[in-house]
Amino acid sequence: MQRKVIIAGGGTGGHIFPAIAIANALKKLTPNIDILFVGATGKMEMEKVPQAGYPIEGLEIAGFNRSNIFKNILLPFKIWKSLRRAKAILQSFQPDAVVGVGGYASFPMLNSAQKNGIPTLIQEQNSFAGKTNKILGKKAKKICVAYDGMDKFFPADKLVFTGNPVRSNISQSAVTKEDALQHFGLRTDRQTIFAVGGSLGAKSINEGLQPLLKTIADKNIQLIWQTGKLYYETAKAAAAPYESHIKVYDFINVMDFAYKAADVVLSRAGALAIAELCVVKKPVVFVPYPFAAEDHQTSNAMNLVNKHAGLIIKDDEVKAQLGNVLLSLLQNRALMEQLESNIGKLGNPNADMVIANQVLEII
Ligand SMILES: CC(=O)N[C@H]1[C@@H](OP(=O)(O)OP(=O)(O)OC[C@H]2O[C@@H](n3ccc(=O)[nH]c3=O)[C@H](O)[C@@H]2O)O[C@H](CO)[C@@H](O)[C@@H]1O
Repeated sequence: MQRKVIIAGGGTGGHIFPAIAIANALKKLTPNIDILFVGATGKMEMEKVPQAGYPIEGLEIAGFNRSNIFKNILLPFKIWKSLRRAKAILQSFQPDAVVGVGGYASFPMLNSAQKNGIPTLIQEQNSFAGKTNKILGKKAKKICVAYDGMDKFFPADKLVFTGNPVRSNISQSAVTKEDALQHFGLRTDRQTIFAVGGSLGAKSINEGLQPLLKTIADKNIQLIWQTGKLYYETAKAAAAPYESHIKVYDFINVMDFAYKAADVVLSRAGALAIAELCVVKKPVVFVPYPFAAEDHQTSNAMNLVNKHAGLIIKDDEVKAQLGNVLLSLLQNRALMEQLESNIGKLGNPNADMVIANQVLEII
């Protein structure tokens, strides 16, 4: 019997890539499964999901705009329209289950599925659950989580601790460090930093790195610098004099290569970034985004820092501290090894398969 599953949500990489990891694991378990993604028109999933080989439907939905409340005039209409569209998708695709990964499209899809008696599962990436997931959690069959204490947000009997799902091309990457460095046009006889500001790039990391470029190149260190779209042109121009040492990207499609190439990673502390770094076992300096809901990136990072599994620089201290912290870490082999060994104990490399099994169980 062919099974059909809808995976709904997106908005940023932290929702999209776990969704793709779950889809790949479902395919591994039941190769003839039919999977449809549902995202929000104009958002990153509309590009990344087809790149991963899955079909996606877009709902015209947006979140509440806090900075300009007049932009919310059409919101009730958009919600109504997307709920209607979600119902139509359910009727035509006839899924056996609907998985919500958070982000705009999750609510209309899971809400419609729950009203129509179709089993739903939520994958919550963060240690803090937003309003919509809390509402959806009441009627979901299962809620897969990655942090302790999630019974504050969800009914305890539905919780399954799985960890966050890391794409298997990262968790099972066979690429060598040499090949990875070569891919980026870098050399094997120099130390390499990989700087990544989450799926959208990070202003403070970018502005902290820019004045350090000359020092990095002078010290014969290499940098793979993921900037996000907004800072890309500025970074590209700033790095132009050092192009043999510094490679700039707005987005990296081969994260397994970037992780493998790195001796040290400089990263935001989004939940998926953390899950991946634990699996690839790298010494990391975290710069949590301080304005994420309930400052959850700082709690994510501190959870590791308290276990000596990572270093942290506060967002507003990046300019003052970044050079010092990065360069002294690269010179301190003992600390690099300690961080690497401690972060490696925290990974859940099979979370994708565990969650996929949970999805099949609710069908
Ligand atoms: C500002 C904000 O609110 N960010 C949230 C968002 O982060 P964000 O979308 O940045 O998500 P994460 O850092 O958790 O994950 C980023 C994902 O994008 C991938 N990637 C990233 C950069 C790149 O160039 N290429 C690439 O493939 C990573 O491999 C990873 O799979 O969702 C996370 C998970 O819900 C939350 O914990 C974060 O707090």
